[in-house]
Amino acid sequence: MITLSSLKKIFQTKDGIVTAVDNINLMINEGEIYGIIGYSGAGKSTLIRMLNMLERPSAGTVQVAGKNLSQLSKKELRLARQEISMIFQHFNLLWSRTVRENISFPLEIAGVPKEKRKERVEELIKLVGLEGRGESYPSQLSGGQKQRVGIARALANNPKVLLCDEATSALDPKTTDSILDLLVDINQKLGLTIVLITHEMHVIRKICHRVAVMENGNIVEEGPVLEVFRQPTQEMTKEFVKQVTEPEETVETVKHLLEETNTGKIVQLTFVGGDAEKPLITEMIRAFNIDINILQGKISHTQNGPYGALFVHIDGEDTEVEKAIEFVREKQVKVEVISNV
Ligand SMILES: Nc1ncnc2c1ncn2[C@@H]1O[C@H](COP(=O)(O)OP(=O)(O)OP(=O)(O)O)[C@@H](O)[C@H]1O
Repeated sequence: MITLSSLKKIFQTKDGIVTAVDNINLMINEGEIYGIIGYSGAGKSTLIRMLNMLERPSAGTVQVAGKNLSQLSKKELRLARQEISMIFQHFNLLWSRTVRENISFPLEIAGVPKEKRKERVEELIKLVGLEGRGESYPSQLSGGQKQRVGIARALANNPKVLLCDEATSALDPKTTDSILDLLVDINQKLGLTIVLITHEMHVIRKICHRVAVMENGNIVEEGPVLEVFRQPTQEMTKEFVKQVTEPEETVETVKHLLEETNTGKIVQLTFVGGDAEKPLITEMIRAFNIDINILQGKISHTQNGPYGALFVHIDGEDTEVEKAIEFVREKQVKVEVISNV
């Protein structure tokens, strides 16, 4: 659906040249929810804004639904943009218009007749769960409701692609989850391709099929979410993965235990897919002469399946502990012995 080839964006500033996006190649499939994660300044906003030519590339090409956007005339680009809509962190609603009028706005621009517009607006209000709020003004809505208006407006002209620019960053965790659920719902119902940028791994974990990690204008790591969770290769990716798998208290507990204990081993077990639901610990205790103390554990669900991380202290004779670790490795569960934090 989307192909980026050697995409580059350079800004000339009074302080010199800034390379915001540096030679990016990427393919995003139809119907996919694709997440781009990175810290502030990595180039995410610049990249997503080039997907609908809000920002013109300095070099390279952007192809969406078979069209090379850089080569389109102004009129063709206007039409192409109806197929690539966008939602924003601060919603960008028209404050003097009601919810209905906001959602109707892109339909008016596209020249849709009044009766058809009315029908479509009611359909969209239902789709995003805003029944009963059609005559309210944005200032009378909660953040989550405002983003629902943004989503309805973005979907008005039946786009093929929805771009989300930090769409949940201004929302509290519960509202974030409800908006993320809505995005999954419309992805499934409409087969819409969704590209989102975020600095929160929670967003990637919860709804994305694939993820790209951005740093200094480059994509440093890319793949299916579960794969990247299982085997992050870059230091920065490891930090992001920890955001969802390893609460802060784990570090403290492990640190404390490392200071106190000089027998056994502290290990992190990482389970992926169906493995996350197997009774591995029971099997270990039955098969070896060891004690296992569970320090912290969590199973997270991704769009590609479950992912679990378990921190345990395995205590006993060295040979028994080693045998137990080997037993786990043979089960294709990743084992990492932690000697410092
Ligand atoms: N219009 C502009 N003119 C000059 N430099 C810019 C412009 N827009 C972005 N940049 C620079 O490009 C780099 C990437 O910025 P960008 O906003 O794309 O990053 P980001 O990952 O989206 O970060 P954030 O989440 O903080 O917006 C930064 O160094 C920024 O200063």
